[in-house]
Parts: sequence; structure tokens; C-alpha cells
Amino acid sequence: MFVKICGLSTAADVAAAVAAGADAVGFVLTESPRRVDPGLARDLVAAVPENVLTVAVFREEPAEYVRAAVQAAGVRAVQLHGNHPAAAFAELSDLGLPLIRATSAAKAAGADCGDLGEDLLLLDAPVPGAGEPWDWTELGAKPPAGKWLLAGGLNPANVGAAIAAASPWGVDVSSGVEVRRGVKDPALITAFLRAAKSA
Ligand SMILES: O=C(O)c1ccccc1NCC(=O)[C@H](O)[C@H](O)COP(=O)(O)O
Repeated sequence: MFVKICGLSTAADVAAAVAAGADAVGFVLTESPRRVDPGLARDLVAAVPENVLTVAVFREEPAEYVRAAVQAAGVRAVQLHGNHPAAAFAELSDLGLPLIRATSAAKAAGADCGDLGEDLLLLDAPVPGAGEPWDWTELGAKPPAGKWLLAGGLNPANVGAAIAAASPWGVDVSSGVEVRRGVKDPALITAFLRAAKSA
């Protein structure tokens, strides 16, 4: 099970996620209480080992903005939230980085990974980063084909059941490993990794 811990903003967050065995760490470079600027993201990325994917998270900013921020931060993957057309992914393909399409599960019903040229699909709650669960069992009968991440309201207590219900390739969490909005808890990060990896 691939596990991404999102919304990291301190060196301690990064150290906790890496030590606990995260496969990817996310840095929010769009409007959010978890936002970090590309310069801070670059400093945090420098402490992440090569085998852990570093991901910059955006909403619907223009491709030029995304390209500049990604290059300044030095991340190795890009996550776009919202309702992007296939052209948005094509426009960023010259970065040569994995592109993650993050969208509300309700809007992406019947979608498969790669439909819009993405390398990884992330099915989320309607409001990203809000910690709101949705009915993952809806996907039970027809989960997306290909590599896809389940997100939205996951936490150490529910991630095992969510994985059993939806059979994702990986999971992504932010609020569920925080003590309050934007403040990560190393113990929750460790508990989430343990629960997801043993599911
Ligand atoms: O985290 C944010 O504040 C955020 C803001 C704007 C776009 C995306 C954002 N987060 C993206 C994530 O990958 C979250 O981990 C994902 O939506 C799940 O969040 P949560 O329900 O809080 O676990």
C-alpha cells in the first residue's frame, strides 16, 4: 500500500513521515492553512530521501505558475486539484514529472487513472484537506482501473476499513494526522502508516 502524507510544513513533520515509512510527502503550494512557499518547500524537500516521492499540491493555478513553483521547490511530482481538462496535464508534461489528478470522487464517478493523461488519480472528498470522509463503499463495485489514491477524511482508526471497502492502490491523508488544522502529530503519522501498511 502506497501512503502519502500531505500538507507538511516543518522539518519535524518531514522527519516523522520519513521515519514512519511514508512513500510520498506533499507540500501545499496553493491557498490553504497548510500553504508553504516554494523556498520553504525546497528546504523541506532537501531532507527527503530519494526513495520518498515529494509532491507539490495545487488547485487550478495557470500552468506557468505551477511550472515555476515546481522548479523553485525542486519537488518530483505535481498534484492538481479541481476540474482540469486533459490539456492542463498535456501542458505540464514537459516537466517530465509524475502528474497526479486529484478530484472529488463524486465528480469523477467512473473515471480511470490515465483518462486525462495523469499518472496517478486521487479520489477525494468535495473539499480537499477538510478531513471530511465520504462513502468509500460506493467504489466497491467498480473501483477505478490503474493506480489511484483514496483520500478524504482518512485517519489511523478508519484507514483499514476504507482500504478494505475501496481497494485503492494507495492512500493520502492530511487532517487525520493533525492535532489541529495545519499542525501534524508525529504519533498520528506513525499510527496512520502502521494501520495503512498492515491493512
Ligand atoms: O490540504 C489542503 O489544505 C489542501 C488545499 C487545497 C488543495 C489540496 C489540499 N490538500 C490536498 C491533499 O492531498 C489532502 O491530503 C487530501 O485532500 C485529503 O485531505 P484530508 O481529508 O484532510 O485528509
